[in-house]
Amino acid sequence: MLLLTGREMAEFDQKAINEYGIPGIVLMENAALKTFYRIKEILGDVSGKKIILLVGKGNNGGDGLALARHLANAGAKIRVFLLFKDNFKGDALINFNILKKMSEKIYEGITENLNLLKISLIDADMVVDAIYGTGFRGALPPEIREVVEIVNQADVVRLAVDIPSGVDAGTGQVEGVAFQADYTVTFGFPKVGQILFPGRKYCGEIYVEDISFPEKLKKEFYVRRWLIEEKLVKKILKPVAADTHKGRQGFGLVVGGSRAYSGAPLLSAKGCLASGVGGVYLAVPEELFKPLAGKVPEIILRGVPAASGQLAPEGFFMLNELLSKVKAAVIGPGMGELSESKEAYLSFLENCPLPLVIDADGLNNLAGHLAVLKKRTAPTVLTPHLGEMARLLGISIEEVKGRREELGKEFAREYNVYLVLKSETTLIAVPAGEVWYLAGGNPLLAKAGSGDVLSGLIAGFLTQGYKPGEAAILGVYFHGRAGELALEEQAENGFFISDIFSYLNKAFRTLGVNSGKKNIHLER
Ligand SMILES: NC(=O)C1=CN([C@@H]2O[C@H](COP(=O)(O)OP(=O)(O)OC[C@H]3O[C@@H](n4cnc5c(N)ncnc54)[C@H](O)[C@@H]3O)[C@@H](O)[C@H]2O)[C@@H](O)CC1
Ligand SMILES: [K+]
Repeated sequence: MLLLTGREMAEFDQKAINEYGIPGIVLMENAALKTFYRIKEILGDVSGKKIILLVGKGNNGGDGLALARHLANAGAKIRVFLLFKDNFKGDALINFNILKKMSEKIYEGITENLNLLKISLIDADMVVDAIYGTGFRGALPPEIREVVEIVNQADVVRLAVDIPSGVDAGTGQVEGVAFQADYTVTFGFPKVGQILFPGRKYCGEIYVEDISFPEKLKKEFYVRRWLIEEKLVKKILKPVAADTHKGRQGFGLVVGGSRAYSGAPLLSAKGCLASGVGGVYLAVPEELFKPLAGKVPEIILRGVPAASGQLAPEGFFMLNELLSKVKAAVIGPGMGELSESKEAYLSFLENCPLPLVIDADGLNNLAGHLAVLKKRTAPTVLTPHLGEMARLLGISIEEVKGRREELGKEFAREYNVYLVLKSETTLIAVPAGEVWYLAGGNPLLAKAGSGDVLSGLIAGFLTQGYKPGEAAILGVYFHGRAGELALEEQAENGFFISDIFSYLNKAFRTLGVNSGKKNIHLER
């Protein structure tokens, strides 16, 4: 599904209105009705329920006024607080004039009604935030901020119309205070600011509702940014053939490890196996051979020459032998800061003719030598977290965080790579300029080893012949999905990343990607 900023949403609205002739008031009515149905689901019967509506002067306020009408018609006891004294305009004005004739419980102005609001909150069933929507930027004006703070402290169910007031729909930024919603009902598309933190945590449960935007317009719209969702993954994923064999599934390769880090390459190799490959080679400095041998019997372990507990230059040359046996590789997990072998490493990257995932120390060793990426002939996937990305670009983490999409797109295009920029909301940027986000935010996965599993998964999908963008999407999705499934059964604290594999298996199972093998039933 497309993922839009506030500005893009406004452009989309205008296209629906001006080019397709859908009157704005129709969209507003649909938005109000869809919100009304959600509220009925949340509260059950709304008749007799005390619902406070906070209404702003723009179209978000207009949605709130139309919603108030539906709630009143259904028997709810509404109280509508108009947070502005300016006159409404356009569609919001039409809804205001209707509501004025229907209800006396409309209170104009904040300061004079603040006490009434406080008293109303004592036994209210719900507060609806229709103050600001996608048109909001910056910080809440002080008088609105006060209202929002009061409401946030009240013991009441809070629902935001379109987006919580105070959250920037384009960036998720909150300057100081925002409405803390339990539920957000948003229209047409999810918004970038709803999946990026801190905005994400102000939204509560998010419901994306169709308000009759034309499908054709959705397809034509110029934005190339999507949310990774199950539907997309199902489209990409090819079922495993019932007559497949290990050679057809393919063999992957993981290169990494050092005296200091022996677990990381192992987790990456397990990730690769978990993706469904026929088998995986794991190449580590030879002194790790003994400690790792037999830890995971399915992994084909190879020790290569080492120097100071890291891969030696000859080690990198020896990898070429393995390359003929595999279809894709991941390089970097636990590899350490290569000192003597940096040149050999960079030359390996340049000349490796296979799809390659560069992860962890593989990225740290690449900083300052990015031009190597441009010389590669096969696809390259990079999987930095925000810190690694900052190191690659030589800028601060804060800057990467704030400009992640712009920087990610530029980087992918400039270096012709598929960039998986990991954070609580992971972003994928591809050379053609398209962008995907995973609405994650699962602390269970925020642990050492988690990224190693992800890079292994992506390399595993590359091994099976998926295109690099597809492999990145599949890896990121299944990694996140496994985390969600784990969270249904596990506490965030005390969870071991090694336990993610059973949940990965569940994630595949629930998506129905098994071959669907049929049995032969013999006469008994
Ligand atoms: N026709 C449309 O465009 C539709 C709009 N809809 C609703 O309309 C909303 C967008 O409406 P608007 O564009 O009127 O804007 P909003 O209702 O989000 O905001 C109202 C006004 O607040 C002002 N504002 C922004 N930041 C501010 C700040 N920091 N301090 C003080 N004032 C600030 C803006 O200039 C804007 O005029 C959507 O979120 C959605 O709820 C829906 O009704 C569907 C159709
Ligand atoms: K709102």
